[in-house]
Order: sequence, then structure tokens, then C-alpha cells
Amino acid sequence: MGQEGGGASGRGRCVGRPAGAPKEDGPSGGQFEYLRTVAAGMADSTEVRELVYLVTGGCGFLGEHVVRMLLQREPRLLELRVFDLHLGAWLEELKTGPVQVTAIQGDVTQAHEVAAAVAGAHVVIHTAGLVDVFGRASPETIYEVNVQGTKNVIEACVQTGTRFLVYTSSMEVVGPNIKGHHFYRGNEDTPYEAVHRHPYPCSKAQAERLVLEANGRKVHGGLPLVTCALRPTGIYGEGHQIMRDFYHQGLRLGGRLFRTIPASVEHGRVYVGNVAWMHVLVARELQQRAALMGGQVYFCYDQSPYKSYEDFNMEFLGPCGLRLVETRPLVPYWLLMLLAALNALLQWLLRPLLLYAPLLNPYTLAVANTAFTVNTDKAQRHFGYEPLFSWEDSRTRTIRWVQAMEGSAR
Ligand SMILES: NC(=O)C1=CN([C@@H]2O[C@H](COP(=O)(O)OP(=O)(O)OC[C@H]3O[C@@H](n4cnc5c(N)ncnc54)[C@H](O)[C@@H]3O)[C@@H](O)[C@H]2O)C=CC1
Ligand SMILES: C[C@@H](CO)CCC[C@@H](C)[C@H]1CC[C@H]2[C@@H]3[C@H](O)CC4=CC(=O)CC[C@]4(C)[C@H]3CC[C@]12C
Repeated sequence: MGQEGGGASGRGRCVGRPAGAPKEDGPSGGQFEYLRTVAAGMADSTEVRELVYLVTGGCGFLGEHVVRMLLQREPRLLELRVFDLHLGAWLEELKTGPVQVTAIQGDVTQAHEVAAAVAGAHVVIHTAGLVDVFGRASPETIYEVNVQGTKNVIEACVQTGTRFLVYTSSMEVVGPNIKGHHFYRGNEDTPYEAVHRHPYPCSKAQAERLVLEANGRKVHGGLPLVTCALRPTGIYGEGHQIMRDFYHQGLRLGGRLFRTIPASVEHGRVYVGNVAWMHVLVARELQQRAALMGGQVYFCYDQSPYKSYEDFNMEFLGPCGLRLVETRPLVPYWLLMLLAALNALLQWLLRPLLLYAPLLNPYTLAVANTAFTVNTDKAQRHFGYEPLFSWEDSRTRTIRWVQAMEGSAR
């Protein structure tokens, strides 16, 4: 097996043991024009339908796009199992096509529920997770879902004989680290001190390590388990809850957003449709190129431009009437740090009464102010990945989604 994982290979360190608490509902899916088109254009091929796929977290922001992309672009699909704590009503519309779509309401922290869902599947795409950097979940459950949940998925594959496992990891497995080191146009082999303290990156790093270390384990039936991990940078597109939060914040402030991050601090972003496509492609090619791809990590990338987080968001929010005030942050960084700390204190004080989880907290401020961009072609070299959606297409689709939200916001 080709070992390319080196510096940024996720052999990171976590300071302190992470743990977590239940996550809020992910955004309901189904209302995006592209996704409806994808569903309508379900794969129609002469290939034999014989494969069973399971997507955990299949009703989440990314999960929904993966589910729909599989239906459109995996012609060998016989059954698609969608496993999630919160099932979306939109799943019903997918049950009219040639693929059997099985909705399974379940919890990845419950090993028996995972084993029942995995049994008989040829491929598992594990996207389920608590994506929380806002303090909504206590550390214990972040660990429970992201690490123990992943252990349950791995053991279910081994016990039931499922041989192919794709894990949705994250750029956060690498960085930004707690020292604020910039990661500039890095790749999967770039040396970087991946040291974390926050429960979310710690849990993702531990889960990724478990998945990669499971590669080659014998599953029921004696054949080896083949695993790999995909590391998206900041995903954007139809259904992105944080983009929705920024939009509504701008509406509340009279159409203005106030810059808090220097324009020079570039943050990697990738369109959700391209991330979904990479999941579909890697799951297919993993079956053909196990020796090369097994145990590997791949950053998710496309032609989305390198910009600061706020400037990138304005590519979509600007055409929808919002304006980013000032070309440089209005308030000094030390004052932002103070405000972020006050938000964290308020969250702690109010927790017995209500959940106060603003976008600005010490962790999000530090991450947003640390450049992290990737420049790699490993996915292209290993399994022929090319983005399915151009930057222009990704931008147009996202703008249309915000505009559709605008209609509902009036
Ligand atoms: N959103 C982003 O920018 C990025 C996300 N990722 C990863 O992508 C994956 C999906 O993230 P998103 O779609 O953004 O999040 P999301 O919160 O929209 O989707 C996560 C899904 O997992 C489900 N889930 C949560 N706990 C569960 C449990 N105990 N049992 C079963 N299902 C459970 C949720 O109900 C939800 O549908 C996550 O693993 C995340 O770490 C990685 C890089 C960037
Ligand atoms: C100064 C604050 C208020 O203006 C910061 C506002 C932006 C932040 C909310 C985001 C900046 C960077 C984002 C993270 C990044 O894209 C990497 C991620 C990877 C994941 O796996 C999950 C999401 C996230 C942690 C993402 C979350 C939001 C930001 C911190």
C-alpha cells in the first residue's frame, strides 16, 4: 500500500480528553433546485444494480448531498440506506426511483443500531457527527458521537463483513493548531504541528486515526477491511447553516456585516456538491484500488477561490443585498478577544437557563484568524477526482439558495 501520509497525516496530538452532549437538528434538506434535479436525474444505466451502500448522517448538510449524488451517479446501487438520528421528510421523494432507499432512524453511539444498519452493506460512508465549535454540545457527547460512534461503525463493518469504509474527516484534524500556525497552500504531506485542545478537532483526529488504523483488519468472512478518510475544508453550499446564520445576522443589522477578520487571512472552502462527488468517487474507486487508496487521507478541494472567511461568504451574500463594512476589521483584535471571552462567559452563566451559542467565541475567532488553505492533487492522482462543479457553478447555485431563503425571510 502506497504510504503518502506524512507531515499533515493527522498524527496530531490532543491536549486534554474531549467529550460532548447531544447536537441540535441539522438543517432540513430537500428545498434546493440542484438537489431536486439530481434526484430527478437518478442514475439510469445498463450496469447491474447489486451494491448496498449505507450513509450515516445522511440527512445532514453534507449527507443529503451525498445521498442524492449516489442516486444520480452510482449506477450499481441496488439499495441506499440512510442512517440518521433525525430523518428528513425529503427522503420520501427519493423512494420513487429504481434504487431502494431505506431510511433508518438510529444513533451511531448505539452499537447494536449501527450493526443492524451495516449488516449486508458493501460500502459505508460515515458522515454522521457532532459538528460543534459553538459550545452547543458538552465535550463528553462530542467524543461519544464522533469517536465512539466511529468505533461502532468500524466494529460493525468487521463483525458483519462490510469491506469498504469511507470516513468524512476534516481539515481540522490538521489545523489550525492551538499555536495559530498558518497552513498555507499545504497538502496531505505538508509538515505541520497538528496539536489541538478543542473537543471537536480532537474528536475528529481520534476518529480519523481509528479509521485509518482499521485498514487491513480482517472482516467476517476473512477478507480485509479497506478504509480511507476525506478531509473537507470549510464546506459551503445549499443547506449550510452557518451561511444562513450570517445572512440573518446581516438582515438584522440593516443589510450590513462588520468585518472582524483581516482580508489577508485566507481560509480554504469547498463546494458541498464537489465534496459529495468526491465521496461517491472514492467509495467506488476504493473497491478497485484498495492497495493504493486503503489507509489514505485526501483533502477535499475544488476551484473555490482563496479568500478570508468573511470575504468568501460575501461572494454569495453580496448579490443578495448584504454589504461587508470596511476593508479592515473595525475593532482591534484584543477587543474581539475580549468580546469572544465575554460570549464564552455568558454561555457558561446562561447554560442552566438557555443555550447561548453565538458565532463569535475564543475558538472560532482563533480559527478564523489563522490562514488555512490547501493545494493538492492527491485525490486526482489516486482516483481521478476532478471537481464536478466549477467555481462559477458552485457560486451560482449557492446564491440561488440564499435568494430562495431571502424569499422565505421576507
Ligand atoms: N460543515 C463543514 O464545513 C465540514 C464538515 N465536516 C464533516 O462532515 C460531516 C457532516 O458535517 P455537516 O453535514 O456539516 O454536519 P450536519 O450537522 O449538517 O450533519 C451531521 C448529521 O449527523 C447526524 N448525527 C449527529 N449525531 C448523530 C448520532 N449520534 N447518530 C446518528 N446521526 C447523528 C445529524 O443528525 C446530522 O444529520 C461531519 O462528520 C463533519 O465533521 C468536515 C469538514 C467541514
Ligand atoms: C470572528 C467570528 C465571528 O465573525 C468568526 C466567524 C467565522 C467562524 C464561525 C468560522 C471560521 C472558520 C470556520 C470553521 C472552518 O471552516 C473549519 C471547520 C471544519 C469543520 O469540520 C466543521 C466546521 C469548521 C470548524 C468551521 C466552523 C465555522 C468557522 C469557525
